[in-house]
Amino acid sequence: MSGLAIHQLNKAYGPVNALSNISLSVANGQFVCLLGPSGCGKSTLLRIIAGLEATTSGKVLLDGKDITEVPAHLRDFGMVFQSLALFPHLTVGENIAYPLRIRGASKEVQDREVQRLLDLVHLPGVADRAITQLSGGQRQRIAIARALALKPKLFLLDEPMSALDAKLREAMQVEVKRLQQELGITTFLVTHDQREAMTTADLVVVMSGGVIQQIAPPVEIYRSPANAFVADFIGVANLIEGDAKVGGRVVVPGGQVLIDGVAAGGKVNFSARPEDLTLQSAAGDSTVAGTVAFIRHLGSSLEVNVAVPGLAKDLIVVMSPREHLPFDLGDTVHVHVPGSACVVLR
Ligand SMILES: Nc1ncnc2c1ncn2[C@@H]1O[C@H](COP(=O)(O)OP(=O)(O)OP(=O)(O)O)[C@@H](O)[C@H]1O
Repeated sequence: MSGLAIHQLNKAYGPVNALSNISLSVANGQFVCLLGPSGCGKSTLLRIIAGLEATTSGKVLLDGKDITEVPAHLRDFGMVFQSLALFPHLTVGENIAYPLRIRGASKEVQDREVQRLLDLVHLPGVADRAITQLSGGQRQRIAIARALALKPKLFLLDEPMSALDAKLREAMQVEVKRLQQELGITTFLVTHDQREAMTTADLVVVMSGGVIQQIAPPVEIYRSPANAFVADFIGVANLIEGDAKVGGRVVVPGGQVLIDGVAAGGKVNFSARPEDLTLQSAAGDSTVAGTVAFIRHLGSSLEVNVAVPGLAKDLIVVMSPREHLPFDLGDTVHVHVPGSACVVLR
């Protein structure tokens, strides 16, 4: 198969299992985000792909060839880390040309490639500047240009945008995605920022505790989370537990929710996104009663917390800011939870 495949990979640091039984397969040209909370093992996985870290067991294959034991400098992958690791005593051009120079490229080839790469990252004409004369975002682009100088087969990024302010970070996310699409280069980006993953990825690998929780395109991760961890980690989720009765009736604190296909008997856990819920003044077929606990006007949306006795967390309902809200703090409301919006969790 062409692309990168990982088979049953494990990594232990002494007693710590940083990665457990990781398997995934990525076709060439895809943008993959390794996403998860701090300590979930995403950097360790990226470093193993890069060849900077040995595995405890398992295999890494590139285009069907076992590269598990191939050292990093022979893998020819382009890498950008949070620190960027630019050489402060070299000019921008010298930084970008560095990997070409140590491989013996002529001055002419180096100069031509520096121009091409600076054009690619939209920074023409800065080759002679000192690194210290660039802004954070510009340095980012230079680190990316340098990583792409050897036309690598894999482009590996470990939280390179996390030090930037929110606006610049969003601009760079779009930029990196654009560049990746233009070059068609297989890319792995480590991030703990779910927005970043949603913006850039073709495929999101959600990790927790050294284990892959779900691998899917962003929309699927959001709409069909595999379990409660994914539902809660990606976006805002209302997580509800109830008792399943006949006819798909799930009795929950404050009411009931009708979910097609739920078998009667036992507990059922499900999640529903805030934008799929609505508020009404009377109880209905699939509603939960509570009181308005908090109202937030967020500019582009209106968010209402509804406290439901028996539920550990408020239900959150998000609506358009243009909608009139006929309720006030403390009012009794009925939250309509459509069964079609509920994802039953394992
Ligand atoms: N060199 C090491 N020696 C011992 N333990 C390590 C080492 N590197 C990582 N770990 C441990 O392995 C686990 C995974 O670490 P890793 O850096 O991969 O997580 P991460 O998801 O990238 O976290 P962060 O977002 O905080 O960087 C953690 O428990 C960490 O403490």
